[in-house]
Amino acid sequence: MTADISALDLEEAGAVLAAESARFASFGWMRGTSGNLSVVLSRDPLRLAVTASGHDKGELTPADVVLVDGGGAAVNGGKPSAEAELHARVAALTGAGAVVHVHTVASVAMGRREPGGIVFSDLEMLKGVGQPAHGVEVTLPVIANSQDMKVLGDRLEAARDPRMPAVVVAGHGLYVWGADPRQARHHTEVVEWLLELELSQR
Ligand SMILES: CSCCC(=O)C(=O)COP(=O)(O)O
Ligand SMILES: [Zn+2]
Repeated sequence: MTADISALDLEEAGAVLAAESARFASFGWMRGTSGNLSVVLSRDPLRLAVTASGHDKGELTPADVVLVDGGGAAVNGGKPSAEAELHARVAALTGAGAVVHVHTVASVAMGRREPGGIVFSDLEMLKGVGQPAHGVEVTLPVIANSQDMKVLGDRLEAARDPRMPAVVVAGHGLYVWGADPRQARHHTEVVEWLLELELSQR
């Protein structure tokens, strides 16, 4: 929605995340109450606006957002996403300004088929994650799921490939990040397109 994320206050961030969330939900990527989104509001100290836990992500309002610290803990009350700590970890690790987590069928199906990582090459769509269309193999890492966000964060840190702003969490879904919510959305749509393509060919 805006590239100037640092200018957002919490309510504005909530409006951005509600709109982004409604879009992903309309694609069927946040069924039930699945998925969560965040945007970085400040770097030092690290503060993020994260979607509130347990809501239907297709029905969020600007108020359904919680301010969290670098450990994913609520700063002023509210119940942040159960995965807020991982959002904060991704933001700190990658420098991303926004993080998207969706539960897509393609990410879970491909994570099962390629538990060592999903390799893409010779696809124009790779330009959408900043890679050349030809001449490189780009791997989307797959990490094992955990209910412990510290463990998940350690796995993501160990497995992530700086050329791919995303990881698949096996049996769970997809994490994607970008400089701001708009770029994180574009990366999400590109990575999901790549996953759907691979799935359709197997
Ligand atoms: C059926 S959703 C299970 C929890 C989950 O994986 C998720 O993405 C949503 O959790 P939140 O706390 O952000 O609502
Ligand atoms: Zn999830």
